[in-house]
Amino acid sequence: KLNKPHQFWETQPIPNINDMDSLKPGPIQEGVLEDVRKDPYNLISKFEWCNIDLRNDEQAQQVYALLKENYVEDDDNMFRFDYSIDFLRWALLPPGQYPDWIVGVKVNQKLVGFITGIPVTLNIENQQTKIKMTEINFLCVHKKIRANRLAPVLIKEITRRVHIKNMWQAVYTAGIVVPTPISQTRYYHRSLNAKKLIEVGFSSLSARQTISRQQKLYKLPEETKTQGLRSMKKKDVAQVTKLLNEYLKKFKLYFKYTEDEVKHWFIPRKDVISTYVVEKEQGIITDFLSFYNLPSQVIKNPKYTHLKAAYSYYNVATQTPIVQLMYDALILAKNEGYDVFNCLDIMENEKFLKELMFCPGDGQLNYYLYNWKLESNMLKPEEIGIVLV
Ligand SMILES: CN(C)Cc1n[nH]c2ccc(-c3ccc(F)cc3OCCn3ccnc3)cc12
Repeated sequence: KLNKPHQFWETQPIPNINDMDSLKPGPIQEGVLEDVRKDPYNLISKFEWCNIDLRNDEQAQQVYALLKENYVEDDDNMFRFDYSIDFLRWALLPPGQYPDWIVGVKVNQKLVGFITGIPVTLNIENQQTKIKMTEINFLCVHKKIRANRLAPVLIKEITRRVHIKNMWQAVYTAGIVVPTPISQTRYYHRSLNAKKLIEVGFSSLSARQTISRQQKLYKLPEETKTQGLRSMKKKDVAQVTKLLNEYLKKFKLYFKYTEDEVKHWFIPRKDVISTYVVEKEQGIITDFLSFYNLPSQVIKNPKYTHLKAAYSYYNVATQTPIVQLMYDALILAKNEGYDVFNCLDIMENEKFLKELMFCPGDGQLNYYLYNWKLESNMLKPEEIGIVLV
């Protein structure tokens, strides 16, 4: 029966529990280019494939509307991600992007399904192997046509379009558990606007707590502390690229960045990505912090329609203590108008979570690799060096 749990995932080159000791590290299936289907997978009648051009306002608006109404919600269905068009262009139009990796399914010109891939170079476990692969994201099926088994077809189709480019691995994340996570990370929240978080139901007060007590507890200074902290500019790209690529070698899973990619991912974009560098004497950059803007729609609340959330992106602290750097990140996010600052317990984040008063969230984010057996079955969150938006 198709709907047996994981009926689809058991057909995919992903280790299941009893493969853990038998599979050798590396690709699970060797890719053979001439065996790749040249034509798209069949769709149920009236459904059509289309490549979405996010530079086109109408098409971008259709993607925005589909995600706004039908994408990821929190476990209590109180909030739903509300990715902006500018954010989607940042996330999905990086250097080297392939137009047929932004995949839509339409019924009578209406977008009802979506899935995306972007090209990445991933370092896995040992520094030698750098693998050109895809980062899969934004899998979304309209609420009204779920259980049509459209998601497995979207996954198979984007897999085919990646295989055609002679790439055989993928990295992706999800809040749900399907076979088989390589790491299970947790997310944490730091209150910036205590009153609003309580009013939207994101935070709750215990018997002894009051709103004004909470506001005092989470209050931040206006000014940042780190000498030389300033917004990143184009002239910083070369130094930030060196700093980031060097720093990421600490982890077992991380991307290799070209200067072009650093320019794309870190040059500040209003309401999308904020990056601040620490410039010392003679213009030397010693640290940087970055966070991205991802509001969540408050599904029903009389007073607010959105929760303004900043998400920790990449932070490299080589001279500045990481607690101080991230304290400044909180101050900067508060000054930019955010209600909450979110981060995962990956990289070195657990070094500042407690001291900066982050609270654990109610769910987890699982990391996955497609067609790759790790040397170690699972990676600890602090061994993960990649952030997926
Ligand atoms: C990563 N990217 C693939 C989007 C994505 N998919 N599934 C998810 C599940 C959790 C998180 C997540 C990651 C970091 C974090 F600090 C809070 C998070 O979710 C809070 C719960 N929530 C969901 C919607 N609104 C609030 C992201 C995602």
